Amino acid sequence: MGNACCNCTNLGTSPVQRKIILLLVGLDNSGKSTAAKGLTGESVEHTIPTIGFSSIKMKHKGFDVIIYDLGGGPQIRGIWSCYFSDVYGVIFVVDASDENRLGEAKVLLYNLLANEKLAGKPLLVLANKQDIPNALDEIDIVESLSLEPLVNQQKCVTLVEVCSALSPDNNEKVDSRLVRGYRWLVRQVISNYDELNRRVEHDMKEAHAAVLLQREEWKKRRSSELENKQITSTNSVNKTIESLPPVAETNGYAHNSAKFSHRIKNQVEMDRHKNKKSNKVFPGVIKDELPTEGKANVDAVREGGSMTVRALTSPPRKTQGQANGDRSRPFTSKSLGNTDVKTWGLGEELTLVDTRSAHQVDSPADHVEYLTNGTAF
Ligand SMILES: Nc1nc2c(ncn2[C@@H]2O[C@H](COP(=O)(O)OP(=O)(O)OP(=O)(O)O)[C@@H](O)[C@H]2O)c(=O)[nH]1
Ligand SMILES: [Mg+2]
Repeated sequence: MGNACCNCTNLGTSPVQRKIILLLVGLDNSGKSTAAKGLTGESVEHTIPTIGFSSIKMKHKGFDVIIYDLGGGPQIRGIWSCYFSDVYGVIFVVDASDENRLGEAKVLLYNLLANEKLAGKPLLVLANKQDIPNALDEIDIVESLSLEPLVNQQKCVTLVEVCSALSPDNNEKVDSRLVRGYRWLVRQVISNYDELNRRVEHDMKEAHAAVLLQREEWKKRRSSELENKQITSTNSVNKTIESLPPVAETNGYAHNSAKFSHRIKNQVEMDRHKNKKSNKVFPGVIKDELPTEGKANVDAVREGGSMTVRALTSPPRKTQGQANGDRSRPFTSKSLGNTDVKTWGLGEELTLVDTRSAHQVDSPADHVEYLTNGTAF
């Protein structure tokens, strides 16, 4: 995601739009998605909790403004930091009617601004739900969040704006205080655009390099794990051979050890398949990852066939009596033709199950090209 320079032109015709990305965060149920919808002019009547991430796009003068609306639930907050490098400013939404959760909101905001990728970036705090009786005003919110020392310490230029994202006064389509706050934030970014843009580009490059490094390390670890597995399985075949009756009892194969061990290996292989009931299970590898979605190339599945891909939360555990079974808990699963695959666990072991027992997929690792950077949605 590069950011274009304002003086460049696109094929000499229209000027390239500059981009401003804003982070919209806060506790779950604070009204982030309602505020985002209000800003775009969408109906704010029905919102559901955001599971993961959604983005909205708007225009402001010569800029494309993209708002990353992130789910505020405790299990989703873990992914927030993946987006910090990209953003030019932050909108933090507080439910001003819910005093019980202000302490939690304060800790959250403190941790956000302490992050080096966000410190120093402009901040808009929306004290939302002002339509609810006894909602705290901006002075109370500043105090409850201990905002002043925090933003001074992190050098964030800040505005606190009260608003009601759901039911604005005067039957306006969107609360004008919300729009005022948003415009203030965009103006702040624009007034310091060059510096913020340099910082974003630098941080994004760094984040990208870190992902590549992580991926390389993971691939190395994975291939050495696979090598070890190979050695273990060869050893187990050799042990089976060693434990067989003396050569004299094996009719006809006594003097042909190569043929003999071939027969034993086949036997081991046949037993393995017998134990697998109807499905054949092949351990596979996630070979690559993409930020949000990827494609699985499953050419090996024959026409009319189907394949289920499962990403596992943990490496397969084998217990006694389940010699060939994969006993891991699936993270998620999806049936595939040659289709897109979404939201797989990064770095997780993958098992491909050919649901038609009659057909075999030779090596699943060869057939899965991309999988996603997993986010536990
Ligand atoms: N009374 C009132 N309710 C609001 C206001 N803004 C949002 N709500 C309601 O609060 C609830 C949560 O709103 P959302 O916008 O989904 O909250 P969110 O912060 O996006 O929540 P997550 O996506 O779970 O993080 C919904 O029922 C909204 O209708 C407001 O200004 N006043
Ligand atoms: Mg939401």
